[in-house]
Amino acid sequence: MIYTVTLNPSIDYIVEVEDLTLGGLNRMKRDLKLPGGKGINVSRVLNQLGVGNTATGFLGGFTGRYIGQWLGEEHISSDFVTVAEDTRINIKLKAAEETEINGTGPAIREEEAEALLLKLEALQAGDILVLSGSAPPSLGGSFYSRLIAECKSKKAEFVIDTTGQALKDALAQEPLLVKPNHHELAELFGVSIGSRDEIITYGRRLLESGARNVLVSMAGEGALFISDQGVYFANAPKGKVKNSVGAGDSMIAGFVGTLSLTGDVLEAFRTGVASGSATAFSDDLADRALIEQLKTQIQIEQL
Ligand SMILES: Nc1ncnc2c1ncn2[C@@H]1O[C@H](COP(=O)(O)OP(=O)(O)OP(=O)(O)O)[C@@H](O)[C@H]1O
Ligand SMILES: O=P(O)(O)OC[C@@]1(O)O[C@H](CO)[C@@H](O)[C@@H]1O
Repeated sequence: MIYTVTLNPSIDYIVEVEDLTLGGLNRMKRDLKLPGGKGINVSRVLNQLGVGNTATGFLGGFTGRYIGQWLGEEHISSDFVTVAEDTRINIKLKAAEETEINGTGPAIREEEAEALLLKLEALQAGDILVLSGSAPPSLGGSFYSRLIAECKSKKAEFVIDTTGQALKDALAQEPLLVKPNHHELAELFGVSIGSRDEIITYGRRLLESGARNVLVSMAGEGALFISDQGVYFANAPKGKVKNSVGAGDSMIAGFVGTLSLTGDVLEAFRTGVASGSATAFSDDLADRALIEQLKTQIQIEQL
């Protein structure tokens, strides 16, 4: 079974304006409210791919109920801890450029945090736990480490998609997959990265630090896959970008879902790239038909 954990879900409020006037009244051309948070996005795309999974994390208030109801309507199994404060609303502003304003998230009480750890006691050997996104500050910096320790004690695998120290700390615990984009990779090592060779150099360092599979996404420039098996490049399919929010999460879903079904890392890589691009070319997240269609446009090259 795959479990996704979203410590800090959100309603993504996607707002489109024609021309943004800072300091003035702007009227929306279009708006859309979607359930968000990285793990929840992974769950929704896994579901599209027909891969059973359970979404967990913290949900609270009217915003949390909105997300829970949406997942229910999509028949996604969910098992969240209900928290006292409202789940955040993140603003995704689309004008000439895309601007994101993400909330801090609710304060999580000690007993709520403990309740999530208790839920992970259900993990079994062979399960995969996908840990995605930021943690609300009240949880403290080491909460992911506690979840990973619980996961390892049950001999389950984990994937981690977060940034900074929490990601660095997780590497020694041998994550099944990490997926920084090339900017996050540079930030992680405190360097600026210009070329593909440099991306490979730093991607390999993630392997040396413990990660078992590394995906480095480069938006419309495609992606690199680095493992003990070698280094591979996949092109990104061409299309009209509508909404790139969640493209990275979709890529993780495509990779992990396919790997769990087939055990074939290159097929997983192909589906990951197709899933990311299918989301970039959609208003909401990727759907299965578009993922399948885009898979045919992807060439994988060993470097
Ligand atoms: N403009 C684009 N054209 C085609 N494919 C894209 C585009 N942007 C993203 N993708 C697809 O999605 C994958 C992940 O995108 P990206 O590198 O932007 O990840 P990310 O920064 O983690 O995304 P996000 O934070 O927006 O969820 C890419 O490898 C690619 O397959
Ligand atoms: O603030 P975080 O947890 O880092 O990111 C949250 C978020 O930006 O990530 C998803 C896209 O990847 C969105 O659904 C959501 O709003």
